[in-house]
Amino acid sequence: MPAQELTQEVKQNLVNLAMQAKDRSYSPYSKFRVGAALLTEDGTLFQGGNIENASFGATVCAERTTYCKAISEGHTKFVALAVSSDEENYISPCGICRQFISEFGPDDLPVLLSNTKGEFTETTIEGLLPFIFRLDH
Ligand SMILES: O=c1ccn([C@H]2C[C@H](O)[C@@H](CO)O2)c(=O)[nH]1
Ligand SMILES: [Zn+2]
Repeated sequence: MPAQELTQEVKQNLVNLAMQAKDRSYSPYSKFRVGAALLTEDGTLFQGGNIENASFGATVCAERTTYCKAISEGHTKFVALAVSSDEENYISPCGICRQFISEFGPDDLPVLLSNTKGEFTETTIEGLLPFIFRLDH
């Protein structure tokens, strides 16, 4: 699915999937559930939640869970990412996730930041992480 086919309907569906992915968050420590959904170029959709650990630093964010699922299943071309939490306001990926996501590109990957109502604001990975540091740079 080329990026230009990223209609409002496709975006809203991705946001809804990110909201749904919170249900599988494992976050007994922070009780801060995060869900992400990722659309790949061939139209495959991946979902993931944050996975916490008693050793807090071992925690994996929802975004990286989702990317690891996709990449380990052979998908490396991405069209859009949505992120959702239980916060009233939009949340956006942490610094580690911004770096992790930017590895795969594209620089203008749409990142949809949603609130609990399913409303979202849109940015890009380059907007979240200017001057991306990557292998091909
Ligand atoms: O964009 C974000 C921000 C935070 N978290 C997770 C990490 C931790 O489990 C919890 C609180 O920071 O939320 C994510 O999954 N994604
Ligand atoms: Zn993160």
